[in-house]
Amino acid sequence: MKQYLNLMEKILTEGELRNNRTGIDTISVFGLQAKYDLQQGFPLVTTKKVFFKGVVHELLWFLAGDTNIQYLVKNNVRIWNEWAFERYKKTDFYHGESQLEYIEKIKNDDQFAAQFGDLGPIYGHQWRNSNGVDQLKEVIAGIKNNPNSRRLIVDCWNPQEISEMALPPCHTFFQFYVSNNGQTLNLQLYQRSADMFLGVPFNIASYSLLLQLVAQECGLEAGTFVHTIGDGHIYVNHLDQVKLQLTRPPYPLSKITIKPFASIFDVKFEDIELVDYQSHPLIKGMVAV
Ligand SMILES: Nc1nc(=O)c2c([nH]1)NC[C@@H]1CN(c3ccc(C(=O)N[C@@H](CCC(=O)O)C(=O)O)cc3)CN21
Ligand SMILES: O=c1ccn([C@H]2C[C@H](O)[C@@H](COP(=O)(O)O)O2)c(=O)[nH]1
Repeated sequence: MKQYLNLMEKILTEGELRNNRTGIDTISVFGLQAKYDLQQGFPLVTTKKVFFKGVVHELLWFLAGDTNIQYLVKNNVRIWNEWAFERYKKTDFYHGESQLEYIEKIKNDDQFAAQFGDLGPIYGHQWRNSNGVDQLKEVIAGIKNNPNSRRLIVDCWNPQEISEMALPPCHTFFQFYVSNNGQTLNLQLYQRSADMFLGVPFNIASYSLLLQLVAQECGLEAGTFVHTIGDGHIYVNHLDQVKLQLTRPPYPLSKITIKPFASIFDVKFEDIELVDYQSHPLIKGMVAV
């Protein structure tokens, strides 16, 4: 996982201090790339403990086309809570409840969740129903039937719907590429904005898992995940955490096993197993909203 640490090192040395809409400044570099060869192991960051259960639940939630936080909340994944709550606060129904009270209601009251738990047409919606197009299903059919295609793309940047989304997509656009005489599947992501300390370990794991899932469905081996980043940044309130991480030697990589399945849309949480994950302890950090 040197690649990930190298990007953070580069931002610390070359980055420019900038302000942004969150009110917490960042140190930022424009244009970064890292490549992770999945044959070398699963690139789950080892220099801090990553909440892998959250990665899996979030990915299954995207794959299901779901955009309502109720599924995540019921599975104790809190990473989208702030954005759903911010949205709820803007409605006429908000009467000063705390975020905790709001989340309890999402968990226990299906009708309330249906009405106020949605994040708008974010990832799950764009992947599975972009104005009626199931982009993911089509791209998988493309990999199987036309592996040399240069159009194996899923695009979440839907300009007409961005104003309805709780947050415009950060991992915005991805492309598959079949190499090695039709044997190996590769994936490249374009991420327009990347919170290197909190978001990126999730994003690397999520897209590497997606690559492994799609490869397995297509009978291919998972090759390289290419992570291309626009604005790669470290929030100034994460600087101590990042410096601590950079002092820690990475451990050998983990592996993922996935029970046999016919379609990635049938895969369940229990089917995915993380094997031999060894990591340094968790490092906490506040998320900028
Ligand atoms: N500023 C910012 N950074 C992000 O990474 C981010 C956003 N905003 N907005 C949308 C989503 C939500 N994401 C998040 C939000 C929170 C955590 C987070 O707090 N992670 C902690 C604890 C996870 C837990 O155990 O619940 C971590 O240590 O990784 C991670 C990703 C990624 N995205
Ligand atoms: O998957 C994700 C989602 C979000 N982020 C980060 C990147 C930025 O720090 C914020 C989004 O703010 P914008 O002003 O919309 O760029 O969230 C991430 O790293 N990964």
